[in-house]
Amino acid sequence: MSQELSVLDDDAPLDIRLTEEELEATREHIVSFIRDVVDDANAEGAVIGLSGGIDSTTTAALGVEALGAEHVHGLVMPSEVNTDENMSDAERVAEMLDIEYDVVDINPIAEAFFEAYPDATEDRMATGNVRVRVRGVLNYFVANHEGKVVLGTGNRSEALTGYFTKYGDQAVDCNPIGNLYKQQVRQVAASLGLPEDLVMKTPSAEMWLGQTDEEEMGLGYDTLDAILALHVDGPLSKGATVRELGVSAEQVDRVVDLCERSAHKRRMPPAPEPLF
Ligand SMILES: Nc1ncnc2c1ncn2[C@@H]1O[C@H](COP(=O)(O)OP(=O)(O)OC[C@H]2O[C@@H]([n+]3cccc(C(=O)O)c3)[C@H](O)[C@@H]2O)[C@@H](O)[C@H]1O
Ligand SMILES: Nc1ncnc2c1ncn2[C@@H]1O[C@H](COP(=O)(O)OP(=O)(O)OP(=O)(O)O)[C@@H](O)[C@H]1O
Ligand SMILES: [Mg+2]
Repeated sequence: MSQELSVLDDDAPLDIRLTEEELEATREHIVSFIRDVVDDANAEGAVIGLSGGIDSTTTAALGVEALGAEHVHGLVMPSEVNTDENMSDAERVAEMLDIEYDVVDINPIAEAFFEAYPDATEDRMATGNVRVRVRGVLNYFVANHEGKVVLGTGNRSEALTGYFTKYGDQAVDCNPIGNLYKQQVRQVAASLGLPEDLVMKTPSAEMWLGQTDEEEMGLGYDTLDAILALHVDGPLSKGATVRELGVSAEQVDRVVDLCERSAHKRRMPPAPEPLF
């Protein structure tokens, strides 16, 4: 599994890598998108959860460019399964961007859920999702109080594969980087001059200790993004994708399966057709 998520990997399929001109246009497009969302909502600015990961770091930096540092409020929300390194990176980002931020320990809140329903406390997915949803509640607590919107940090690779918690980190008002594949997020981050250690950090949802996206999904982001871009979003057949990328048919099937199984997360909750 590739941990070499190089931003400027010469082997990456050309379809995914943005040119310098495209990067500049993408940044401007996202900045103006954030401004429009905040203006349309008549909001005072934006709230964002800061994890020390590249998605929130990039989104926060673009938010500051769009709104000014004084209109962006960061929330760093550690729990027992977050590393100190990531949480101090999150604070470093807030300080680097010069935005207001609070550190809110979510352990007692999550514990209240676990005590209320002890049967599920050994289930790392269910408990991890509780922590993710608690963060969503806190984001909206602050957004309601300050007349702000919640900036989401979801990217296209996560959205298509359903790699997010339903009504957890998905519970946001907009996703500024939502149409960028993960590798493109890295490119945008690098082009913004964000610190290299953050740009190249191994992605993790931090739902349990030691979790990494790539291990859980069973695919590296370089492979995942290429299959998404060429096959799921793109015109290539499964066979052509296998030949073009040198991946296995099983890898393509795995990606398609992730996308299909998560369709329910990308839809409004369905209701039966009205009878009358
Ligand atoms: N076909 C269907 N139609 C309608 N609803 C359906 C459904 N199948 C499941 N569901 C519902 O969806 C629930 C499962 O979805 P969900 O609660 O999201 O849970 P689930 O998809 O099982 O887990 C979340 C996944 O997202 C990853 N994640 C989460 C948060 C952040 C990040 C990150 O990258 O930072 C990644 C996490 O590592 C894990 O792989 C089920 O309990 C059920 O309620
Ligand atoms: N401990 C945390 N404190 C505050 N916000 C968090 C925390 N953990 C996750 N989040 C929020 O949930 C979002 C989703 O997490 P995700 O891991 O997908 O993104 P990331 O950490 O920014 O980047 P990466 O995917 O590379 O780890 C984060 O971008 C952030 O907004
Ligand atoms: Mg993360």
